[in-house]
Amino acid sequence: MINIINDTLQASIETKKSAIAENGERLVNAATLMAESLTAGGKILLFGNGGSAADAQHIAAEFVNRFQTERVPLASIALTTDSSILTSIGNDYSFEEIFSKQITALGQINDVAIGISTSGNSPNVVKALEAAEKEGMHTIAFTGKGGRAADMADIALTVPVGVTARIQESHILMGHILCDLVDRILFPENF
Ligand SMILES: O=C(CO)[C@@H](O)[C@H](O)[C@H](O)[C@H](O)COP(=O)(O)O
Ligand SMILES: [Zn+2]
Repeated sequence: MINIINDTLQASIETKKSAIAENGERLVNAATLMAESLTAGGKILLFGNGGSAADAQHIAAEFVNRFQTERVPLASIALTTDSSILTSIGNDYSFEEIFSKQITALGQINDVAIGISTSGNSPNVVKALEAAEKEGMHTIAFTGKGGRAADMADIALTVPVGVTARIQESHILMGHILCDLVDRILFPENF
């Protein structure tokens, strides 16, 4: 058991190192895009399934409440939390549309849509990125090796391994890095 724990730790460390090596410049570009959108009165909309739904909510909370320094609240919404919206769209239309309909309802030009999918191919995430593009929003995808979400997003933050849990661990690391970079761009006086 201890060996399994150590192997998991090692795999997580290695995956995070390669994710950061691969995505360094893209993280800077993503943070710059998000900061510019927020400065212009835009907002950041996040969505994903399962563990990625939790990541979407976690990152939105960092923006709306605070991250590591005191500052004004920043506009961000996770599209994974309203059970009435999710169940009515899922029940009346399809599970595939649970995020895209919310994007169409809430998204405005220059907002940033962030889709999180380890496979990169979850239909509801892909459809929401398509809807965001249609609305003139900027799009960012957090994915594993790639997939349709990565192909279509303005910026793809990829984690090229085959284990979902390892991908998710790198996603939340990159999410926290984005929160930090956005704060540093918008509130340099705090650092
Ligand atoms: O957290 C995990 C696995 O670690 C699961 O809940 C996982 O997020 C779910 O199976 C998702 O439905 C997978 O979707 P996706 O990442 O491929 O878009
Ligand atoms: Zn998980």
